[in-house]
Amino acid sequence: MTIGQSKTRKVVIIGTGFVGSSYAYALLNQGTVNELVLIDLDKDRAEGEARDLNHGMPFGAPMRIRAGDYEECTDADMVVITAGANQAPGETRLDLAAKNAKIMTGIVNSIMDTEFKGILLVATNPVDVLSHVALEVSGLPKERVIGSGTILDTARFRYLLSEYYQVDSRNVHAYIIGEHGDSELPVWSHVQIGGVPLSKYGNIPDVQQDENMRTIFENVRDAAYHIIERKGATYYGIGLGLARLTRAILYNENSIVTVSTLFEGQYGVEGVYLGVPAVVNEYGVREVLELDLNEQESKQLHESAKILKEMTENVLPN
Ligand SMILES: NC(=O)C1=CN([C@@H]2O[C@H](COP(=O)(O)OP(=O)(O)OC[C@H]3O[C@@H](n4cnc5c(N)ncnc54)[C@H](O)[C@@H]3O)[C@@H](O)[C@H]2O)C=CC1
Ligand SMILES: CC(=O)C(=O)O
Repeated sequence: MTIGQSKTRKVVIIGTGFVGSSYAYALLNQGTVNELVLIDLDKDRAEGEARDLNHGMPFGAPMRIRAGDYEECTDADMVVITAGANQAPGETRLDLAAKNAKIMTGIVNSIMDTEFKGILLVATNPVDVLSHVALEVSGLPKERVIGSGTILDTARFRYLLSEYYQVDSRNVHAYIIGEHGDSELPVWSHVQIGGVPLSKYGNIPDVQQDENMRTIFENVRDAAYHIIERKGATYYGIGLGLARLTRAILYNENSIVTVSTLFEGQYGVEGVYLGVPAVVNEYGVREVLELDLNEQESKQLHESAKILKEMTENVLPN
């Protein structure tokens, strides 16, 4: 199926706050779906967002957008969960775990009551932990329960490197992996600019020890804190990231994107959701890419996995 053919592509968004509505706006702009349903605990909010988006239709692609209820999940290709509390200034993503795990459990139970058969995409924080909660509660195959993982962190990394080197960010190939949060790590050993390794392109003898590169990574890792201090929430970046993932899934693109998925021995890690480059298509996560990490990267990934595993065990339903 190629873009423009008439297959119905239906997405249900649960949670139409900053993130959910930014994602909906990106879908409308890009014409990614032809049916979009908005659900929120605050029904007026979902209705208001649907009306506002519909009024942009003459400037976007034709599609059906409406506020709705859980029964809409029955025949949805994807349900995307962006509901829940966001961080207050100074709060970490992991601080949200207990509160948002309860919300996630309720939402996923309501989705599964409809015999939903599509792909579940989770963006609510802490996204790695909550994707695992969604997997357990839904009983869906792991391939079909995906977290947005480090898709946003990877975009931030590529953008900041592109700004530093004055190169189109689409030509910067780089990954952030691990937790979408404080223990994430940059895979410096595999950063390439237009196919040239960073050490060569930037003439940097030891990339991991380089002061400028360290500052770039710190600005990636702490980006959410910096933005939340200034404007209270982040949403455009993740809205576009979710739209990118939606396209990869609904158009069966087999794209490599950094998503959160259940590790089953890859990188020597088991039983935890973590961000990693993976091939994504209409069936969900087709395959996890195993990069040859250096010793320091491997150690950091294991530390990140340990933190998330402990946090996940604390909130998984019994
Ligand atoms: N994965 C990522 O990269 C990112 C994740 N986020 C996360 O996304 C989540 C949402 O953030 P915002 O949109 O800024 O928050 P928001 O407060 O603007 O919106 C949350 C929405 O969820 C709704 N909601 C709460 N409980 C619900 C339930 N049980 N059923 C249906 N709707 C419910 C609320 O009514 C509200 O409209 C947060 O957890 C935030 O940390 C935010 C940015 C990036
Ligand atoms: C809030 C959040 O998770 C982010 O902007 O990365």
